[in-house]
Amino acid sequence: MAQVVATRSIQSSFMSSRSGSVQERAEKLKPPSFASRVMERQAMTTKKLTVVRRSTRITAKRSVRVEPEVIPVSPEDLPKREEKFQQLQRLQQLGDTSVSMWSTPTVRRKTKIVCTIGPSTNTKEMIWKLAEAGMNVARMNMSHGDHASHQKVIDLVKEYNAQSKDNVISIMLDTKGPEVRSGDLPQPINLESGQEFTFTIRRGVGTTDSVSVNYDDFVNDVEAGDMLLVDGGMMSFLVKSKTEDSVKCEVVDGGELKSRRHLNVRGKSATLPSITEKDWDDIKFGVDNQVDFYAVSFVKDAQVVHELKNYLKSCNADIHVIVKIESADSIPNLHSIITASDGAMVARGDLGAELPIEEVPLLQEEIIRICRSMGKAVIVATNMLESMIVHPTPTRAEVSDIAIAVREGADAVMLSGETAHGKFPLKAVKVMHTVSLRTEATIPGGTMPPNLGQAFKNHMSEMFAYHATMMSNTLGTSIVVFTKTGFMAILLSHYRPSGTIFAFTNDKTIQQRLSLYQGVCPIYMQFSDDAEETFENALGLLQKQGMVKEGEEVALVQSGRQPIWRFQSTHNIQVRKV
Ligand SMILES: Nc1ncnc2c1ncn2[C@@H]1O[C@H](COP(=O)(O)OP(=O)(O)OP(=O)(O)O)[C@@H](O)[C@H]1O
Ligand SMILES: CC(=O)C(=O)O
Repeated sequence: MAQVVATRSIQSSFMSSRSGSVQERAEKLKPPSFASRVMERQAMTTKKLTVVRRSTRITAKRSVRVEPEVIPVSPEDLPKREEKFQQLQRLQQLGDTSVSMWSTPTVRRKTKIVCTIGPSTNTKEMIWKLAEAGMNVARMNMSHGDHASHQKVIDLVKEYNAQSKDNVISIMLDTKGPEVRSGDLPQPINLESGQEFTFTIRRGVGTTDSVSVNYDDFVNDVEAGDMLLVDGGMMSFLVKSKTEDSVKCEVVDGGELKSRRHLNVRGKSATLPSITEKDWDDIKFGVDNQVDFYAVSFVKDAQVVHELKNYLKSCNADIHVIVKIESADSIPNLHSIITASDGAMVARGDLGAELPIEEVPLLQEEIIRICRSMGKAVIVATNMLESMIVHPTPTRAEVSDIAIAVREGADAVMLSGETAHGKFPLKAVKVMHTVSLRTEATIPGGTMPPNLGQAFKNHMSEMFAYHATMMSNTLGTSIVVFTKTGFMAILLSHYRPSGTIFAFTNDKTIQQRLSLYQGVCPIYMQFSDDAEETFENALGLLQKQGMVKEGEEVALVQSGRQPIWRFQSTHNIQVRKV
């Protein structure tokens, strides 16, 4: 049976004049090895705490005995110090010397894995195997396949979710967007550096020296001196001259040109709307099938995000919008685009074609930083394990690339061709899983990214997410949260606590959506009218599934926008023993 092990009023501990200054008392809360960045935030935290409204109760309950002071390790916990010390030593052996003494090693992967489903993986057997290997989000690229083939994938993922006890996969529909592609060729053609080649807006051309382009304004958009890139730079062409319907080029980097290849003009975005007619049709298909996310290609400004959100509202569709940052035009508008959306994808393929390739890592870091500061989801995509499309093992550079994305704080890393048409889709997921897990074990627990929570600074939930994170990091526990909208689970995720966030929800749509978020383990459960009964059921379920052990402590958080079993102004954090 779940046991309440701690009850304390943090508010009175911090605010009572008898017990020293806020600074001194806050100092006592810090385990010795807390990273300096957390300490730097202290001033901020303190400020927030002094403005707590009198009506707001912040409680942490202890039934065994109520202590006048909050101290990191309570007397009855002393025998556990040896065990904690051994845990610390194990962590140090893993190379992590900076985590708090009270932290426990991370055993559950936090960074989520997005898999693109294609010919290699669109069967029941493969979707089940991908899910068991670690896929958290199934992505459908609407540039390929048709509604019938995507429908089959959606149905299979939903079938998997319906029968799975402890795992759930989100569905992401990635729009084709205003892609410019070359036309069909009877067979691939070999192009040599220095030779002439023509792109034309005339339909149906496919010879050894000329091919159609699917976009009529192509001739207007390019100028002599522009560089055309095929498949993100696999081949490149220098524009020499143009006529009314054709663009004459010199091949710079040659190779094999196949049918329907992606074309970019270096430094320029096509003057096409971000959401094309085909995209609206695909978006409607997503509404009909209740997908969880749209990944919107080639977003250039916030207006298009508002337009899509208004459309979704008019359909009463609760689908989140992830903007793909891949267009040169999007860069000056990054803040407003991300503000309007629910998250962003660093779509490095097109980004590295429209902009100089050396900008990609810098933009990746910047986009992750912006998303993190606004509390939005962020996905790093493209070429992550590219060599595994044909080889069973990754390059060392690819492994480092995953580790960098994990360290930078991405919610998710994405596989494209590796799982869509690669030879080793399951191995690719396993590599991503292992590399993410290993990297996460070296990320210090207890540090807080600067600026985090700016988007929520006026909401009490932010302070509770912050303190629940501090508390669970200090004690080395997981967090248990109950949510109807997903809001509190997402907020906790953005503070990146060391332990897993077990997010219980009574809504299957929310459960599916939460699969994308870093550190969140979403669990569907019917809520009863009685809070205590629901808490016990939740902890019982975690124990039954082997997610927590008997005797383990968890931090249980009751906060967020929509109160469940509490008054609007009452927020709680409890520490409970399973
Ligand atoms: N649903 C699908 N049906 C058939 N082939 C697919 C499907 N999805 C992906 N593929 C294949 O997998 C490859 C890699 O997928 P990816 O999603 O990266 O597409 P892409 O066209 O290469 O790039 P982008 O993401 O810019 O659209 C595609 O080029 C295509 O050959
Ligand atoms: C994912 C994607 O669309 C890109 O990298 O361009």
